[in-house]
Parts: sequence; C-alpha cells; structure tokens
Amino acid sequence: MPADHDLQPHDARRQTLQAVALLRRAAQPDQRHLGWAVLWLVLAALLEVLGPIMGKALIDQHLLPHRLDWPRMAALLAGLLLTGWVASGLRYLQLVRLSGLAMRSVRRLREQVYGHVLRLPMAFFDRAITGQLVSRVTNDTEAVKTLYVQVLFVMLDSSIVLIGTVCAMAWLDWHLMTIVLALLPAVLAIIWLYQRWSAPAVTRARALRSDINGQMAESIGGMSVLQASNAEARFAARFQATNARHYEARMAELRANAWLLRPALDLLNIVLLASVIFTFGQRQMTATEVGVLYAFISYIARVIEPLIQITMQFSQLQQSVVASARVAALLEEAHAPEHAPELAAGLAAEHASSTRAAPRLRDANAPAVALRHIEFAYVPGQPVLHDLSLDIAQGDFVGIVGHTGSGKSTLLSLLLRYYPVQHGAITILGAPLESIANTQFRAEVGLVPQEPFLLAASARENIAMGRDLTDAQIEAAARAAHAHDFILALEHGYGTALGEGGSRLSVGQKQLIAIARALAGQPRILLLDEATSHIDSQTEQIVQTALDELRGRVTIIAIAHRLSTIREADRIVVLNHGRIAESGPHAQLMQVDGGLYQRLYLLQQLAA
Ligand SMILES: Nc1ncnc2c1ncn2[C@@H]1O[C@H](COP(=O)(O)OP(=O)(O)OP(=O)(O)O)[C@@H](O)[C@H]1O
Repeated sequence: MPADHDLQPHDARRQTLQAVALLRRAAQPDQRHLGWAVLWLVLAALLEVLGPIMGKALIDQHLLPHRLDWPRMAALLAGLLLTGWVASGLRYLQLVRLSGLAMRSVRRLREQVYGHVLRLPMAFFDRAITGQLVSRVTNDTEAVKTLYVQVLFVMLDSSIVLIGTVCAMAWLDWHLMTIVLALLPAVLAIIWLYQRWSAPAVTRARALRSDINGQMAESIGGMSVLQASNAEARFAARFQATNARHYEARMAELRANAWLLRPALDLLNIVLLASVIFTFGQRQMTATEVGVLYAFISYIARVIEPLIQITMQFSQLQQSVVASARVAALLEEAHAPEHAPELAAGLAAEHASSTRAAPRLRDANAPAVALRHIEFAYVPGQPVLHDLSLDIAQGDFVGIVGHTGSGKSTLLSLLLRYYPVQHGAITILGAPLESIANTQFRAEVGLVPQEPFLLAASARENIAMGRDLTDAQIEAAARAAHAHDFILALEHGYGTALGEGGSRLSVGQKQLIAIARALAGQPRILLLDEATSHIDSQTEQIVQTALDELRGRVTIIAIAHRLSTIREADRIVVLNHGRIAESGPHAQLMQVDGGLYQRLYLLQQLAA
C-alpha cells in the first residue's frame, strides 16, 4: 500500500461520492430504519415550529387583550410546553435508532473490509504498511458511525428545523422573514471561510494519525531489532516529530473553530435580533405584532442554532469522508484472481453438501512440477528469472540453492501463485497452474515458510489452522514432523496455549509445528522456504529425518541457504542471477571443479 497520503484520492468530489456510496451500501439492510428516522425527525421539527405559534396566539389573543379564556389559555400553554418536550423525546429516540443502525453498519463494513484484505494478492502486501492497514479496518470503519450518529443525524435534524422555521416565519410575516434570509449569504461566507481554514488541517491530522499507528506497529513488530540497534532514542524522536505535527494540525482545526466559527455566528445572531427589533421599531406597533415579535425572537435562535450545528459538523464530515474514501479505496483493490472459477464454484457446492475434501489432481505420471521457459519481472524491464525450465518428478526431493538475490524466493512465489506467471508455463501434477481451483491447490501444495507464523492459540489449533481435522490426523502430522514428543511434554499437551507468535516455544520447535501444519493437509508437494535458516543443528537434523521419512511419498522442494539441509536431496538446482547454472545430486555437483555449488559448499564448510 502506498503511503497513506497517496491513498487519498485528491479529487474531493470523488471522495465524497465514494463515501456516500460506501454509507449507502453499509446501511442497505437497515434502509427502513433510516426512512422512519427521517419521518419522525420531520414530525419533531413540525412540533418545534408549532411552539412559538402557540405562544404568539397566547400573547395576541389572550394576554394583551385581557381575554381570559382559561381552558383555551391552558391548552395553548400546555401545547407550548408539550411540543418542545415531545420534539426532544422524538429526537432522542431517533438518535438511538440511528446509533443502532450505525453500529450495525460498522460491524458489516468491518467484516467486509477484513474479508477483502484476506483475499488480496500477495503483491499488495509487498506495499502494505501493517499499522495503516489495521487503522483502515478499525478506525476508518468507525468513521462511518460518526457519519450516521453525528453528521447525518445533526444535519438532517438541523436542516428540517431550519426549513420548518423559515416556512413558519414566512407565514407569520414574510417581510421580516426576508430580512432574516438576507443575512444568509453572511452565514455561507462564514462557512466557506471556515472550510478554507480548517479543511487542510483536518486532512493532515487524519493522515498523521495513520502515520502514528504505522510507526507504533512497525516499532512493536521490530522491537528486538530496534533495541539491539540502540535505536530507541531515534525512534522516539521520529515519533515525537510526527506526534507534534499531528498536535499542530488538530490545534489549527481548533483555532478555526474557536476564532472564526463560533464568534462569527454569535455575532450574526446578535445582528439578526437587532435587525428584527429595529424593523419593528420602525413600524406602527399594533397589539397583534407583539406576538409576532415574540415568535420571531424564538425562531431566530432556531435558525442560528441549526446553522451552527450544521457548520460544526463540517470538520467531522471532512474527517469521515476522508476515512470512508480510504476504506472505499481499499475495497477497490482487486482480489487475488480466483483460479478456475467454475471449478471452484463446483467444489464449493460439493463441499457444502458433503464433508468430502476437494478431489485431488489425478495424473499419476505427470511431473509434480514442470516449469517451461519462465521469465518474471517485478519491475517491467528488469527480469529476475530468465528462461527457466525444470521438471520435478513426483516423490522427488529437490533442493534449490543460489546466492542472495538469485531468484529462489521468486521462483517459490510463482509456484505458490502469489504472482501470475508472465511468460512461460507452470504445471502442477499435470494441470496448468491457473486451471487449479484454490481449494484443490491448497490441498496439493503445502508450505513451510522461513518465519514460522504461529497463532496465539493451542498447539492443536496451530496445526489445524481452522481446517476440519481430527485429533488423530493432527497427531499423525505432528509425529511426521517430529513435533509430537515435545508437544506432549507441554503441560496440557496439544491443548497448551503457545502464547502470542508461539512465544512459549523455541524457534526450532515453532518450525516443527509449521512443518506439522503443512503435513496435516496431506499435500503431495511440500515447499520449504529456507525453513532451516534459523534453527540449531540438532533441530536441523530432526527436520532432515522428517524430510527423509517423507521421501517418495511427498515431492519436496526446499530452498536452503544451509546446504546441509539439502545435501541428501535427489537433485540440487543451483540458481545464478535468475538462471539455472547447475543441476544434479550433491556428489555430482561437488565434482564440478570451480562450480558454483562446490564453491558455496566449501565456503560454508570453512565458515562452520
Ligand atoms: N517484491 C519485490 N519487488 C521488487 N523486487 C523484488 C521483490 N522481491 C524480490 N525482488 C528482487 O528480485 C530479485 C530476486 O529476489 P529473490 O528474493 O527471489 O532472491 P533470493 O534468491 O530468494 O534471495 P535470498 O536468498 O536473499 O532470499 C532480487 O534482485 C530482489 O531485489
């Protein structure tokens, strides 16, 4: 993912449209509630507008002419008080309704965003910054709630009251109403100025908050490296600088509110009152006009307050629009391609109707993996793999070695379909890579990554990884990976919680769990990505024994820096600058005087 600032489409109109579309989609199942909320708010506004009209009737028809019709006066007074209370009650109920709607929308949106992130192609995560991504799923989706509860509610409510009040004023005295309306351009000018002043600060504050999250996540993730490199002070200073810029941006926002918006609108309130009273002063006051004056003074507060409320929501609106647009931009990122969609749909239907696993690829005689003239470049014009062709028979154990940057991990990424093949073709068990449905592919191909990724869960859950496996299958996999004994020695055996990232285990033990996890799916092809780089020689021997025992049953393709891991492989493929330089068993490659493998091997022997 690019830096956060780049994620924000610069076109404000597009941002707003994206935010509105997102809101609409998120609230779709609750549309009925939204309709009712608007209806009740209209009723509340009508009641509120009715209050001063009753007050006017009380003054004009009873108090000034001393016409003491007690029942009617009591009814008008009760109406005057009740309309306000009922309007407030209705508003409160609608706020509760909209809050519920907002919570449900956030829940739906969060699930959608997380589900989407899970299906993004690996290439996306090359660019992604974890903290920012987390911020997208947590903070930014929360902005939708703010949009509903604060922005939408207040804006709807205020606009309805505003329109109702203006209509009531026009009905009472259209001439006075035009004086009030004549001051509206001044309000628009204030809002415009406020926007100009605060908008850049709002956008900046939002982006900087995301940076703060990003820096936190990065530092916590790499804490051991950070402390080992004595970088605490530097990181603290960097954080401080970002935090200070964030504070400045927030303060700029606050200043716009404190020094422009509030004082200007308060001043406008006074000007309006003065204008209305002045106009009355110019007229021949009749008894009936006292009531109108009372109603107008009541209404002016009802014009100014909604305007203040609407304007105050603008900064919130901007923040929420920016956040929603970023969520929308993330949702626009294309998913990893669905391979063989018809087949996948068929398998999904089959899977739903039975507990059977996906059918396996059948071609018994085809090579486990065949590469034909593979070319690949991350950056167009800078290929890292050149015309790579390779056949690996079923049941073979093949080691892939080469210097740093020779293309080993890239080759593995292509086999794992993290990136689409650009030139050439790859087949797995006779089937073109792109024709294999995801479930089928994952059943056939297991991966043991360089860094074993462990969940903060039990040993059993870590091996099963959400798959529907029996205890017997889990135990068999652990035995095959030589992890069974040490798991049993934990205080609750397979039920022992392994701590965050498997912190209770040694690196070697984590790796054995990762191997057990890969084997639990009974793959026919097992890919190991430098799985022995971080483990001690003793655990490496355990891994070697485990691999030996799999020989002939599972095709093993192991990338290894540590050549002792693949010494016994049937074949070792040596990559050099993205090309196959040598290929053969250890003994044969060691015969090539001055050969790349021989040199690599002797160097490691010397270093050992
Ligand atoms: N995501 C990426 N984007 C751009 N270039 C990349 C990316 N990953 C790797 N490269 C480049 O591709 C080349 C091959 O890298 P690769 O990781 O495949 O090598 P490797 O043999 O696995 O190296 P190592 O042993 O250090 O892991 C290198 O020049 C590397 O800089």
